Amino acid sequence: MITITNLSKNFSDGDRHSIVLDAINLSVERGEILAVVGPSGAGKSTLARCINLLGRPSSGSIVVDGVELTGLRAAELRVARRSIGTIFQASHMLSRRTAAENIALPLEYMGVVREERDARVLELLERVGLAQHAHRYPHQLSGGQRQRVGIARALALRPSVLLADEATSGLDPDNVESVIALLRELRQDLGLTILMITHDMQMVRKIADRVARLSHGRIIESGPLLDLLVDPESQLGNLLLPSPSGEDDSIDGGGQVWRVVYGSDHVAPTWLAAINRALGAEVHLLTASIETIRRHQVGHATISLPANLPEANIRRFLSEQGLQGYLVASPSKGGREKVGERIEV
Ligand SMILES: Nc1ncnc2c1ncn2[C@@H]1O[C@H](COP(=O)(O)OP(=O)(O)OP(=O)(O)O)[C@@H](O)[C@H]1O
Repeated sequence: MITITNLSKNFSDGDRHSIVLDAINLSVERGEILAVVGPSGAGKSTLARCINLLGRPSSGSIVVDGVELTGLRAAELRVARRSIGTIFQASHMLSRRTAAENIALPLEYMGVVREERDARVLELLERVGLAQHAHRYPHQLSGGQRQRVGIARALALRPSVLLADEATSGLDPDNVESVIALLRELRQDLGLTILMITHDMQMVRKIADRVARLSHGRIIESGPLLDLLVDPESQLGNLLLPSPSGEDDSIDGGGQVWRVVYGSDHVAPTWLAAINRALGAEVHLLTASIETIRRHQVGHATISLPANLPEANIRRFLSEQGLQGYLVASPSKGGREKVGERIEV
C-alpha cells in the first residue's frame, strides 16, 4: 500500500525555483491499480522518482507498506527500495548481458548466492513467458520481450509495489496487450500494488481501478474508473472514454450538438430511435463508441438536434433512456460556439 501526503518537489536552478509537485495527496491500496495521467511536464515521472527513491521530495510524506520513506538514511534506503519495483519505458537492458543475466542484476547487487539467484531467475523467466529466451541478448529480443525482461527484473526482489512509468509506450498493439495481461496477472497472483503512469487511455480502461489526473504538479481530479466513465461532467471521464470515430468539429449544419454518456448498464440499443420519437424531431448520430469494461457497458456518442429544442426536454428524454447528456456545441450568431472543452492528456 502507498500513502502519499502533501508531497512537494521543487527544483532550483540558480535564482529560478520551480514547483514541480505541489502538495500531492494520493493513496493506492494493496492489490489496487492506480493510473496517473496528465499532460507532458505535469510531474508524473517526478512523482514516480520520489516514490521509488531516485529523487528526494522537498516536503511531505510517502509511506509504503507502513514504512515512511522520506528521511531514511542511505543504508535504510537500500532496504526500503527492495519493496518497490520499477518498470521504465522501453526497459534499459545491458546489451552485453543475456535476458537471464539482466534479470539477475538486482539479485547480484543484493549479494544473493549463485544457486539461489539462478533458481529465482528461472522462476521469473517462466512467469513472464520468456524461459525459451533466457540466453538471448537484448538485440535478439522484440520490444515486447525486452519489456517483459524489464518486468521480471523489477520483480526480482519480490517487491510489494510496482511502479510502471510509460511501460507500454512504443510497443505495438499486440505487445501492449501482452504487457497489460501480465500486469493484471501479477496483481492477481502476487497481490501487487501497482501505480502506473501512462498516456494510453485504452490501457487505463483495461487495467486501472482508479485514475488520478495530474496537471501542473497538482492532482486535479481522481476517482474510481467506472465512476469517472459514467459522469458526463468529469473531464477525466471524457478523456478516458473510447474515442468515437469521427470528430465533433467536423459537423455540418446549424443544430445543437450533445455528448451523450451511458449512465447505466441498461441502455437499450434502440435509444436513438426512442429519442427521435419522444422529441418528434430529427436526431442524428454523429459519432459513437461503446465498450464493455469490467462487465459494465461504457459508451458515449455525439448527436445533433434541431437548434430550437429546449435543453431541459433533451436532458429529460436522454435520462429516460439511461443516458446522461451535456451540450457540446450550440449555434450562436452566425456560427457555432463550442461549449465543451478539449484537454490534453
Ligand atoms: N532535475 C530537474 N531539474 C529541473 N526541472 C526538472 C527536473 N526534472 C524535471 N523537471 C521539470 O519538472 C517538470 C515535470 O517533469 P516530469 O518529467 O515529471 O513530467 P512528466 O509529466 O513525466 O512529463 P512527460 O509525460 O513528458 O514524461 C518539467 O517541467 C521538467 O522540466
